[in-house]
Amino acid sequence: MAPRVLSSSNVSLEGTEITVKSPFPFLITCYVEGRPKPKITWLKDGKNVDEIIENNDEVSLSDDNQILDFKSSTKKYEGKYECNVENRVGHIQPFANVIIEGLSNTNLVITIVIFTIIFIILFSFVIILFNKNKKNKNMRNDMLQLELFFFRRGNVDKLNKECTIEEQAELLPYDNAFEVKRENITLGKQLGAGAFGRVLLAQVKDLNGKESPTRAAVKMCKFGHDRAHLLALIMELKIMIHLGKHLNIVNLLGAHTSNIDKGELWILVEYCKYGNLLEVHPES
Ligand SMILES: Nc1ncnc2c1ncn2[C@@H]1O[C@H](COP(=O)(O)OP(=O)(O)OP(=O)(O)O)[C@@H](O)[C@H]1O
Repeated sequence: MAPRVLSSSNVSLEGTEITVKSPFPFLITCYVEGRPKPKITWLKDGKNVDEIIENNDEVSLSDDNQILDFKSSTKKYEGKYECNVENRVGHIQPFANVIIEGLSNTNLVITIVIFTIIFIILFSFVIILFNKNKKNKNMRNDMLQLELFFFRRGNVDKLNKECTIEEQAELLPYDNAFEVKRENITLGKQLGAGAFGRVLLAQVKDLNGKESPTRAAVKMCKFGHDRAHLLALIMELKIMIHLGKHLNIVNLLGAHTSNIDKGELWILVEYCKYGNLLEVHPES
């Protein structure tokens, strides 16, 4: 059977026109049938297409040379492409004229202007966001520094006699005599947890000059706590320091505050082996 070009091709015996917008990819297809199976070779403007394909990643042949594949389109690919199809019985030469259209100058200018405007808007937006974040962060840092400054020194001049100590506990100073080094504290199991804190059993070395370790309950903020929780714990510590020791209360033994700027504050109190009083005497 003589070779015949199938209608799914975009070449034809009378010739077709293929218009492509640069730089988009395109295909020239020459699907054929015939027996024996026809052999296909391509010509561009009368010259073997192998000259274009050689050392060129942009152009390739596939599907038994039925497809001529261009990964991008530039003016140099414009021209007449003939698909030379032959077997023992016959020979045909369908073809296509490829026209590559570039972006017009006006279109190009409009595209550049639009992209520039979008870029300027996005860039300004990013700068505004960045400055706002930086300002907030600086403000937060300044606040934290101020709070830490007053954590140690307090601000007793500002104490108001009309208010209770609980209402202005943040103005009380921290007493460094309560400071316990981190390496002297060995944490154990969790004893319980409150609304924002948790309490762990611990062994504390060198507490008040004692040689044997002291059992203590260590109160600290829960994981993922925020500044308000830390401030509440600071208030609790300052009130305990202010109250001093008493036989009928769970006394403060010490505190680990050297990492407070990283949000770590541990309050060491006497360990109560029967736990929460409310659970022992619910009626109280
Ligand atoms: N000194 C302690 N000895 C033994 N267990 C303790 C001690 N302190 C606290 N616990 C245990 O840890 C739990 C939580 O203690 P925490 O002081 O945080 O509780 P809370 O005061 O009830 O809570 P909140 O912080 O919400 O006021 C208690 O219910 C108790 O079981």
